[in-house]
Amino acid sequence: MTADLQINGISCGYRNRAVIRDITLPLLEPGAIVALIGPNGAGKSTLLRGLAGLLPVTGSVTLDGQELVHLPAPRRADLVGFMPQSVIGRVGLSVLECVMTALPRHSPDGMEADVAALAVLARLGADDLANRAVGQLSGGQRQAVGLAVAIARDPKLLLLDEPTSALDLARRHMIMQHVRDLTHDGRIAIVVLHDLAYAAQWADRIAVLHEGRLFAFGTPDEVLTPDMLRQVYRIEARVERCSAGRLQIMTDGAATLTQQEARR
Ligand SMILES: Nc1ncnc2c1ncn2[C@@H]1O[C@H](COP(=O)(O)OP(=O)(O)OP(=O)(O)O)[C@@H](O)[C@H]1O
Repeated sequence: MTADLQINGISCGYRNRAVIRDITLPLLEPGAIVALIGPNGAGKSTLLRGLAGLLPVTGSVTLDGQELVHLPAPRRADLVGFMPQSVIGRVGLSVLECVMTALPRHSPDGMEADVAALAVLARLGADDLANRAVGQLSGGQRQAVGLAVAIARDPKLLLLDEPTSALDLARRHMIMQHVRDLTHDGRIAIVVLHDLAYAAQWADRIAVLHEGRLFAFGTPDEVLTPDMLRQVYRIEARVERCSAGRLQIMTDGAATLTQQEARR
């Protein structure tokens, strides 16, 4: 499976509120992990919702030459897997049933939905949760289920909104390793991450959103600079390489947020 993705002039928002303004990214190659970063309120979730088809958008999103913007929802669901920031448990559903809701009743290879859903959970090491009620899971367990729902249809494009925010170190690593494995055979993942060192560790490219616009796009080395941190995050910080060669952000300077920014 391979996919390339072209995002061209995307704008979206809510009722009377434009949030994302005219975002264009360079062509994303098959297998890319793109970290979407930016301060609170920058528009990261809104952009993912727009790409997932949950908000009306203007502009063009082409996956493997196929325009997604006006694609009917069921067809889009075959191509795009979305994991929202809060994976709200559907009261009364078991984990298995929750994953089954993302699947067609019979998959093209003839597998029944419950067998297919169990296989997806097993792939994430979460099959032991299959019979638990979603509403009774911990935050981290819900995130694993959210990822299972997103990947259930084997989509070419994964849109993951803070998939590791409720996870401990080991589970965080495991989930990102799964994302890496999923992209190895050509899928593309766009992943909202707040931990910039983590974004540097896992992402091939980083897109920085600032006030609904694309502030920067490039490799972690190109994008994670003291100047970007000052302008976008309003903090004085150093960017250093640890002995293992990874980028580290040292935020020993004072933040210069206005009161309005701090409230976001
Ligand atoms: N459902 C909504 N209706 C109206 N405005 C919204 C809605 N959701 C978000 N917004 C607004 O859109 C702007 C961008 O929010 P968004 O959640 O996309 O930012 P974000 O970068 O994902 O933030 P965070 O890092 O805090 O999750 C904010 O000003 C927010 O108040």
